[in-house]
Amino acid sequence: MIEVNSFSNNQELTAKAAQDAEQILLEAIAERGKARLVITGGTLGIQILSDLRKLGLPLEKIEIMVGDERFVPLDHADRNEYQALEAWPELANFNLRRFPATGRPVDAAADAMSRELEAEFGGIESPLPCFDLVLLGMGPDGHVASLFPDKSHAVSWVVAEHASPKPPSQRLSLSYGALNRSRAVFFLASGEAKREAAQCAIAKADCDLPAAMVGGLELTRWYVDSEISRGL
Ligand SMILES: O=C(O)[C@H](O)[C@@H](O)[C@H](O)[C@H](O)COP(=O)(O)O
Repeated sequence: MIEVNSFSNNQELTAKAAQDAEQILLEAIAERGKARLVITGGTLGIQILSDLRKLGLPLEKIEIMVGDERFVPLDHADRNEYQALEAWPELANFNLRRFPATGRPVDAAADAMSRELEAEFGGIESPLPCFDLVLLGMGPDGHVASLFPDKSHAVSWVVAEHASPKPPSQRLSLSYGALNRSRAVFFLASGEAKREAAQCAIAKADCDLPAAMVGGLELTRWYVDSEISRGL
C-alpha cells in the first residue's frame, strides 16, 4: 500500500516530510539505540536536509549515507555529499558515510563500496532491513537515486552508472536490492514535468519505471504537490 501526501508548495512538502522523518528516526533510536538514514541529491532531496537540520536531531545516534553519488572529485560542487554538507554542515562531524570519489575507475569504486557494505550488512540478497528510512527524489523520467530507466545492473550493494542521462554522466548508486532494505521509503517529487512518471509509480501495478521498483518493507510514502496529485 502506497501512501500519498499532497502539499501546495515545496516548502510545506519538505517541512512535513522532515517532521515525519524525525518521528521514524526517533522511534528507531528508541527501539534499537540508533537510526540509519539514507539521503539523496536533487532539489527536494537537498532542501529537506535544511528542514531536518532545524529539528536538532541527535546526530550522534544516526548513521547517514547518501544513496547515490555523482562520480566527480571529492571537493566537486556536483557531489551530492558536497551539497548535503552545505545544507547541513554539522553532518561532517558525525556518522556520514561517503561514496568513493574519482581516482579509480567507476566500476572499481562500486565494487569497493559494495564490499564495504557487505562486510557491514551481509549479503545483498538477505531480506533483513538495514536502513530505517530512505529519502528519494525522482526525475521526470522516473529515475531514483542514480538508477535510470532501461538499465540493467549486477546484483550488488552498489552499482555504477556510466552514461547517466542527467549530468554528470558517471555515478554510483545503491542498487534496487539495497534501497529496498529500508523499513520506510519517502519519495519527494513536485511539478508537472514529473506527473506522468509519479502517477505511473504510484498507481499503475505494471509500471516499470525505477521509482516503481523501490518501496519500504513497512512504509512507502510519496510527498507530492498538487501538480502530481491532480487526477490520482
Ligand atoms: O544525484 C541526483 O541527481 C539524485 O540523487 C537524483 O535521483 C535526484 O533526486 C532526482 O534527479 C530528482 O532531482 P530534482 O529534484 O533536482 O529533479
